[in-house]
Parts: sequence; structure tokens; C-alpha cells
Amino acid sequence: MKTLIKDVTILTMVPDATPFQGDILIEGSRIKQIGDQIQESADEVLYGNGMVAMPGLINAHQHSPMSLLKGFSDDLKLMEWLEKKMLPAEAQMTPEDIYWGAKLSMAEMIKSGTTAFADMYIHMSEIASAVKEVGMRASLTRGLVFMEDDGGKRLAEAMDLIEKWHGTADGRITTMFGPHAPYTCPPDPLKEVIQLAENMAIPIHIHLAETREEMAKMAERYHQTPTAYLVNQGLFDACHVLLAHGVHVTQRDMELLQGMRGGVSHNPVSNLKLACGIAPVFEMMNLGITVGLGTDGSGSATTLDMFEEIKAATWLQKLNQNDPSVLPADQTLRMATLEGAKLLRIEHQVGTLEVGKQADIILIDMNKPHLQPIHHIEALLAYSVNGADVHTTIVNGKILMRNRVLVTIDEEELIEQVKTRAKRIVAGV
Ligand SMILES: CSC[C@H]1O[C@@H](n2cnc3c(O)ncnc32)[C@H](O)[C@@H]1O
Ligand SMILES: [Zn+2]
Repeated sequence: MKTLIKDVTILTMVPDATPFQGDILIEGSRIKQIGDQIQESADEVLYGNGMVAMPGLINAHQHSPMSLLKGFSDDLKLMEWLEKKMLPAEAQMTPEDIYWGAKLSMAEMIKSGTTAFADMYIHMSEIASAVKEVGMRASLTRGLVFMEDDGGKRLAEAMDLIEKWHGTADGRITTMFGPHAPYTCPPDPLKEVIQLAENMAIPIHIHLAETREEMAKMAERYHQTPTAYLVNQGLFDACHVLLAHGVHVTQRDMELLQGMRGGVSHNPVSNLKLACGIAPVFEMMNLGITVGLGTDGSGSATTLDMFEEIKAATWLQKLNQNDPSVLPADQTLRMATLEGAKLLRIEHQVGTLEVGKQADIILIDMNKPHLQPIHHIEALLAYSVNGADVHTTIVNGKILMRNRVLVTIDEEELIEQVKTRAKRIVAGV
């Protein structure tokens, strides 16, 4: 199968490259050629006039089925929200609910330009089946909370996910181990997971230092910051680690993280809405720590539109540093693409538009009043575009949305399913 995108403004996101007008030829799952006036017959030609082609966005931290809980419980502190609302609601979810909730998130992600995501939840084989069917790219993690007594069963489920799904769906699905957070993972089970991850060369995805309450809890329990606690368990010794949040990291913590494999998913909208604080993104980047962007679950963020995260990330750092030159448009767009790909350990496959890479491409329609005139494309993409401006979404060479119509998801059926399921779930809380 060959797809030719003709006469489009191409933003490769390769560092230091500038946008240019040209064509992109996709053959099978990969980018075959990028250039001017490509003369090759194709099965489908997409006319990119007035559009920008850029790498699909990468959501580096998500809990996809939580879209079923979007708008159910807002304006609470994290622990109250989690313990009194989310956990009881999650206890009502069936595996089928998880499947439909994940699909609901995927519909929203595809429609707002996200092509890959990192997900941590329960009943992960349901999510894997949905990802395989829908055609997105995902890094899937069975979340592990060890404060209760069936941690062994959960770890067995994590192993099962990795053994059955890692590298499947034409390489679109990868997996990670998911100890949930420092405050839900005591030293012994955490060390066991780290050992497994190291032996199997599988990365680890974990929440870190999200709230002041977490800092206080870890100080009381272990007399350490959450970051120092993870360092002392050996987390960073041999593993690629995806850290979600990293809001409350001290200067010393950041120095401990320097040189780590992996990096931090910054989730600014969720942090803002739950009043968690402002992550020291600028400082972490200055120390060479990779920082990507995520939404967190839409149970907290209430949106999966990565263009909102891009705006929130740049504005927060400008304000925090009292300097509008901090996190300029191109750097923030890179966080949502190439840096995110590094966090998911898929930067050799996606994150930039380059010949030989997998074709995860979005087309953004700039023929709109709020996107004209075009002085600097990157500035419009970072500060003016929103998810609804995405016209076409391609993953692994396959079109998942064409002219805003989903190709692999029946939107009507999806909405019917999630309405009744969401109502039943929250009725039990
Ligand atoms: C055991 S699966 C993952 C688990 O994480 C919960 N969760 C969702 N958002 C957050 C957050 O911001 N911090 C910590 N934990 C979160 C989710 O409800 C699942 O139970
Ligand atoms: Zn989270």
C-alpha cells in the first residue's frame, strides 16, 4: 500500500530543520521518500494544500479507561479524588468497560493528533486488544499497587501482559512494568519488580512526586524524598524509567536523576487542575533530563488534547522563570513528539519525519481564521492550534482519521456504549 501526501508544509521536527513545502511518500508502514514533486503512483493521494504535516503527538502518561470517569469528580485534592472517587469507581469496572473506555480515549486522541501513548491501568489485555484493533501505537503497563495483599496476582498479570503483547500488532504495542508510585510500593516488592525489569530489559513506568502530601508521606515513612527513595531502591541503576509528573523534585533530586535512562512525563493540565504545583521542567532540561508531555487520565485532566498540554507547559515555565523566552515553540513541540518518543523508547521508530521511520503523521488544516496569517508555523502550532484542527491522522502508514472521520472506530456505537457503561459505573459509587 502506498500513500502520497502532496504539496504540504512539512515540519520534520528533526532538530534545527526548518519547515518546507514538499511531498511525503509512505510505503507500507514507513516513510519511503520526502521531497519535492515526488512522481510515483500511489493507492491514495492526500492533497496537503494549506496543511502542515508533522509527526504524530506522543502522550507520555495516560490511564485510558479513565475517560469513562471524565467530569464525574472534579475540584478535589488528588488523594481525596483518588481514594474516595476513582478507586471505588474503578472497582465497578468490568473488563468490557475497560475496553470501551480505552477506545473512547483512543477516539479522542486520534481526533486531536495523538498517535502514540503510554498507558498504566488494570485489565491491560482489554486495552491491548483495543489498541491492536484501532491501530494506534502504545506502551502498555499493568499498574502495581503493593499496599494490599494480592500484589503477587497483579505482578503475574504484569508478566502475562509483557509475555503476550510486547512487540505485537506489527510492533505498535510495547510494554513496561508499572509500580504505581513510591507511596504504594514498599522496598521489597519494588526491588523485585526492578530486578525483573532489569533481567527482561523491560522499562519501568511510575508516578513520582506529584503532590506535597506525597512528599510528607515519604518523609514520615522513609525520611527521604520520593526521588531519593527510588534511587536507593536501585530503580535507575539498570532500567529505562518513565517518571510521571516529577512536580516536587528538589535540586538534589534532579542531580540524582541526571544521566538517567528515560526521563519525565510532564502533565501540566492535570497538575494545574489538581493544584499539585509546577514541575521544574526548565531546570530538569538544563540538567539534560529528557522531558516529554502527557495528559494523565482524563478523570483528572478532563481532556486528552495534547495541544492544550503544549500551551500549558510553555506558559507555566515562562511564568515560573519570569522569562517569556523560556520553552519557545519549537522546544515545546519537540517535547510532544521526539522527547515523548524517547520516553517510550521508540525514538528509532517515530517522533520525527524521516525516511525509514514509521509513518506516524498528522495533517493540520491551517485554512482557518485563527490560524492565519502564517508568520511562524511553529508558533501557530504551539500557541494557536487545537486538537480540532487536526484533519488527518496516520499511524504505521495507515489512515486512522480522514477529514475528521474516524476510520477504525464506529463513533456512534462507541458513544452509545460509553454512555450506558459510565452511568452504571458511577451509580455504584
Ligand atoms: C493501578 S493502575 C493506575 C492507577 O493510577 C490511578 N491514578 C490516576 N491518576 C493518578 C494520579 O494522578 N496519581 C496517582 N494515581 C493516579 C488510577 O486511578 C489507577 O488506579
Ligand atoms: Zn497518572
